[in-house]
Amino acid sequence: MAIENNPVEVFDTVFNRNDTQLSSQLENDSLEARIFKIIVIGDSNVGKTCLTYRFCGGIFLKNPEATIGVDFREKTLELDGERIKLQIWDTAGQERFRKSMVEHYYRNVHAVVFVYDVTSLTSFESLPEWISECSRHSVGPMVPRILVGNKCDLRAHREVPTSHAQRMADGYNFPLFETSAKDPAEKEHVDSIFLTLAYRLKNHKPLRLKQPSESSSSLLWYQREHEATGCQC
Ligand SMILES: Nc1nc2c(ncn2[C@@H]2O[C@H](COP(=O)(O)OP(=O)(O)OP(=O)(O)O)[C@@H](O)[C@H]2O)c(=O)[nH]1
Ligand SMILES: [Mg+2]
Repeated sequence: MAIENNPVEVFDTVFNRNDTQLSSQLENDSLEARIFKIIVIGDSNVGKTCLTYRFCGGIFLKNPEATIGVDFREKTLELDGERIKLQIWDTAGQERFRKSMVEHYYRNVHAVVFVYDVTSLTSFESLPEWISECSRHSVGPMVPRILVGNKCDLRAHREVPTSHAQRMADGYNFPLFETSAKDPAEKEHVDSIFLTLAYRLKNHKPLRLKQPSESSSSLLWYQREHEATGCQC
């Protein structure tokens, strides 16, 4: 589901949606909501796709392929009686799959999630480079950033102690979360990571979602994936 493909074609092929289902979804989504763009960044293989899939689809995605360009996921939340739509950009960790997309990742972003793998010291040591790439792209200091250590279920293989990660997080003044996209017992914790961000973003300047135009294929893409992942939102 890479952006290099035509998103409409991809979803027609993969999920075989029909026009009636789609137009009813579009009607539902014509209700106004505040929408926020969250990008998920980090080395390849740390579990960005699995984490975002766990949050938006509620399940652990088995055998994910390396992300090419970006995959979009979406979840709508009701916070204090208000609709908040999180548009999550699951970015590619491999340089060759991301280089043409980097500018798009950071444009108008509302929050950034930096992911490392607790069983990979290398992925942890890459974080400063990801963090500085983000700053180089003019992401302002008021844009919330968080660190997420994934794959905590692999206890015997841990290479990054919590204390080291906490020290780095404190150095940047970012919140730190450790979790597992795979462990079903961690599902609520994964949700809470994104909920924490959503609550912080709630007070930010709103970007209103109105009835999407026919040509808004990327928005259509979000909506179709939203349906396909079975989000209850
Ligand atoms: N044990 C365990 N494996 C995980 C977890 N999350 C992801 N994985 C595995 O890690 C591998 C990479 O996961 P992805 O989600 O594709 O990683 P990614 O960061 O999206 O990688 P790129 O798309 O290449 O940037 C896959 O084999 C997943 O099954 C986790 O929490 N625990
Ligand atoms: Mg991926």
